[in-house]
Amino acid sequence: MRIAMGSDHAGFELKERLARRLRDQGHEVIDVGTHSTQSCDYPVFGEAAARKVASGEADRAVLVCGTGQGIGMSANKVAGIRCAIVSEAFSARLSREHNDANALAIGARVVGPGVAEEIVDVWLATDFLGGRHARRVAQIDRMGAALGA
Ligand SMILES: O=C[C@H](O)[C@H](O)[C@H](O)COP(=O)(O)O
Repeated sequence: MRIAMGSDHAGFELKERLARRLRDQGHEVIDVGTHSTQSCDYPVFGEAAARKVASGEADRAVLVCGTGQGIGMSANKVAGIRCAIVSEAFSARLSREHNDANALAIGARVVGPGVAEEIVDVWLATDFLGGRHARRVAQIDRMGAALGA
């Protein structure tokens, strides 16, 4: 899979760890930064990674900031992006099965690296169930198109 990855300074170390692991698993990682622990602003990287998915250059995005909240909110402003902000594997699985999430945001100050890895593994391995969920996801996307977000 082609996976866009982005973080701010708070998520940098976890992003690097997750990126190494994803590459070891055979995924292509498109790293939009940040590239150090120097303080920076998460919207820049949330948007950049989300745009890779929206344009079709990446299949999914994995994002990390301190809580996952800010970078996830930023990604969700990009049309066509459904970013799940997740701290455990159950929500990661359901965000795929029911919501067809195409971006995932994790908080490096919220979960440890082991839990983060579990979240990413489950999220990447789970398929969308379609059916009644497809109708609801289409409603989200129509809202996004109408409202420009
Ligand atoms: O949602 C925002 C993220 O958690 C940021 O990583 C956090 O706000 C950065 O905080 P600070 O600038 O105090 O490191």
